[in-house]
Amino acid sequence: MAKMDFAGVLEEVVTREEFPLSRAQEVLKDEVVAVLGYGVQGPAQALNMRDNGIKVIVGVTPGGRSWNKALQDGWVPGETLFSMEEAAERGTIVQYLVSDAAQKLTWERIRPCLKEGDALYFSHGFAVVYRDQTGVVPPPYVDVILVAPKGSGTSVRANFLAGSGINSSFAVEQDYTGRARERTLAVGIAIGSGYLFETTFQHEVYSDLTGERGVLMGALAGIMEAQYQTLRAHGHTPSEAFNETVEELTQSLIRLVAQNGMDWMYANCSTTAQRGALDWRHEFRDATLPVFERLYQSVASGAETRRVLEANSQPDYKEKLEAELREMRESEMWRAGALVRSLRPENWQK
Ligand SMILES: NC(=O)c1ccc[n+]([C@@H]2O[C@H](COP(=O)([O-])OP(=O)(O)OC[C@H]3O[C@@H](n4cnc5c(N)ncnc54)[C@H](O)[C@@H]3O)[C@@H](O)[C@H]2O)c1
Ligand SMILES: CC(C)(O)[C@@H](O)C(=O)O
Ligand SMILES: [Mg+2]
Ligand SMILES: [Mg+2]
Repeated sequence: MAKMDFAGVLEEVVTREEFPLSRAQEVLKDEVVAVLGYGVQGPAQALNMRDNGIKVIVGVTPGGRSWNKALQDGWVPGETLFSMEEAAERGTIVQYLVSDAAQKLTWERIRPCLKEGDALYFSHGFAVVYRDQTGVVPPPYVDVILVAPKGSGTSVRANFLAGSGINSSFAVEQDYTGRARERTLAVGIAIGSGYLFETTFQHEVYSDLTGERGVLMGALAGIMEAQYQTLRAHGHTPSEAFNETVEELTQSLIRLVAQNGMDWMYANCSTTAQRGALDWRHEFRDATLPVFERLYQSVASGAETRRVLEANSQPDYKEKLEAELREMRESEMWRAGALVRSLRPENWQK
């Protein structure tokens, strides 16, 4: 592992240079990777590994939506596509990529399929860390490993196809075979990670639940809504409010942040903007700091997990989530956004 200095903190990271795909293929040459679940992460990881020459099979409920999606992606029933139990029996590395709530619901069916020396793989620390709530207690005779891509599965696949990658964290919770670490790194590279950084199951789940409820999704949507509402309340048009809140961010400024950091984005805006943003940044940080602290406590106490398990274990959880997304989509702000997107030169009159 390469030791790197992240702004004064030394961290070990694994790059593709020191753990090339050829090494991953060698480590995995006698393994069958069974991907259970074919929602968002399942297809991305399964297809990337298949394209990288790894033996992969998929396990989902026969005849269901995920089964049909897997068929469309070229998985063949009886050869590379099975029920979850049969795939788990056949696999030597079992990737548990059903939803976190479904990991609780299906665990008693999957546990007996694990054989001595198998690796049980997660892309989230959720099931294992909150085992008191999920009941997912892996048997002592398997490796328990994690690779968690820090991005949507949609990007894991898209970046792979574009020759890029999404960074992932990795962790070993239980090393039965003595090979847990190399298996983890091999799968991490095989699914197309950019670089891999080490974590623990607990740090992964605490940071991930905080990040997605915070800046990445929850805070992002919330702060955008607040600014949009403020502008609208003061008589600005939907076009102006949306452009000034979302479109400029996604089409211009966040791209500059991605390229070269926050100060670079600031430096490429007017000195007027810089002066104001440098002042107001502190106020926004201080206003939200207590909210982030409360969020972290809610994650650490298991309250967020309880909420997820209760809501997403109901038979109609998908319809309920979709209803809330529809409400968001049909709000004035995001309806205005749809029109603004359609007016982008590349979308215009398509
Ligand atoms: N979505 C992402 O991009 C992403 C990113 C990083 C990590 N993860 C983690 O990866 C894992 C999979 O997440 P996902 O978002 O791909 O899941 P998902 O919600 O897309 O569901 C995946 C699969 O679970 C199946 N499933 C749902 N309920 C089931 C049940 N009761 N019985 C059997 N199968 C059931 C679905 O049919 C689907 O095939 C989770 O641990 C998640 O936290 C996801
Ligand atoms: C893509 C995310 C938000 O990073 C992931 O954590 C998830 O749960 O989907
Ligand atoms: Mg997550
Ligand atoms: Mg995440």
